[in-house]
Amino acid sequence: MSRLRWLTAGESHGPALVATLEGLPAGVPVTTELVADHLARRRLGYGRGARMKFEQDEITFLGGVRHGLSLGSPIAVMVGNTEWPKWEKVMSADPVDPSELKETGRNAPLTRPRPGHADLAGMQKYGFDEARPILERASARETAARVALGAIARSFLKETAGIEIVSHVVELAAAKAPYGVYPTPADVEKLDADPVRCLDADASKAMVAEIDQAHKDGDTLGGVVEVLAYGVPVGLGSHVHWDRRLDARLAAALMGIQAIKGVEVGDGFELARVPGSKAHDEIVKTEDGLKRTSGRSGGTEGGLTTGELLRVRAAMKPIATVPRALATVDVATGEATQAHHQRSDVCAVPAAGIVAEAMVALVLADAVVEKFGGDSVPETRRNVRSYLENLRIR
Ligand SMILES: Cc1cc2nc3c(=O)[nH]c(=O)nc-3n(C[C@H](O)[C@H](O)[C@H](O)COP(=O)(O)O)c2cc1C
Ligand SMILES: C=C(O[C@@H]1CC(C(=O)O)=C[C@@H](OP(=O)(O)O)[C@H]1O)C(=O)O
Repeated sequence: MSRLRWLTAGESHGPALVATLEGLPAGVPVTTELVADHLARRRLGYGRGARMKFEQDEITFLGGVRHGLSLGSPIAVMVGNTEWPKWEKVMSADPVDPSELKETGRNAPLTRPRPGHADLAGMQKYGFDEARPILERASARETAARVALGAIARSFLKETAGIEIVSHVVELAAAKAPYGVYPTPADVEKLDADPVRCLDADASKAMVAEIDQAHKDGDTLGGVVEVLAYGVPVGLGSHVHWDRRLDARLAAALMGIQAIKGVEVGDGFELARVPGSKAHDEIVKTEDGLKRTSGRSGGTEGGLTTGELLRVRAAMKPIATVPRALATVDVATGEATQAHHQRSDVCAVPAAGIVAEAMVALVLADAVVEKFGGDSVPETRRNVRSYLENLRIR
């Protein structure tokens, strides 16, 4: 079962996020630059709010890495919030004098919960009279910590099994990329240069136009991202129990991203609409071994990877903080009112794609450690090679 363990902590406007990763073999190339590159990719995307422009992600390794390589011990990485000085009093861990809090101008109780965010249900569950203590952790700021860990996981995957992960935006509100066009690792630079991380130029323009219109209308948007993993060996995950199934693990990991409301593996829901003769991937013998004539399954059957291209999609709902604010109730007065709004992203689908890459990387890294073991990169790599060379049916 699960061999890699990971956790994140930290609030959106706290001093920092921290993330730990335990169970990673030694010898994985890990540098501040590697993590910074992926965090920078997460900040990209047309439609993000003001905070993305002025905030930096400050990375500090606190353990588990030496001279650019993992040590096999738990990795701890900190991502500093450069917004912290403005929030030092409001988010202070220690008690603060109420007069000092007032001076910040940032401590007005948030008693008008936003529909679609965790505000109301969180306040009810945890017994708070206002939303600040809830929204601070519900915020997708936390995804910076996951992307930091994802950067490490993908380095491990590449070194040991040659697995590479790519994502792209396939739908943004009503704008859609042509179906069935799959970017490869060679397209990543081009994708990252596109304002919405969409490979198709016309679809990208239509997506940007959707965001411009929503911005004008004081509205927000969601969309669909697709993640592809190249070079995944056959046999990760298992058919033997529900929580060993790789498709289930991927779905849980993707659904665990803020605002993701639907996950599809391969052709997903579309498979329910066609007969079996058009739903499965037929098996043929080629010079390179047994292959499939199509990729509808998304590279898993029975909870196991098939060795074909792994393909999953995640649907993100529109941003909850709608500028043309939605109806709510002020929980302090009981009066009908509009939800609180200060600033917000109009659309964060391109960023969600980078987060989805990180989640897929963590799930695959866990599955690789589980299947192949090893305490160092050379050992895991040897185990992967030996397994593939000794497959009885190929
Ligand atoms: C990358 C990213 C950025 C987000 N930015 C915002 C934002 O600026 N404002 C907002 O209200 N929600 C934003 N969200 C969505 C909220 O975090 C999300 O609606 C909230 O956690 C509730 O989602 P849930 O219903 O899935 O739990 C963002 C989500 C992601 C993945
Ligand atoms: C800070 C990030 O995303 C934040 C996610 C988020 C939310 O409600 O999820 C709300 C916004 O924060 P604020 O309310 O402070 O403007 C986003 O900027 C980030 O991704 O690094």
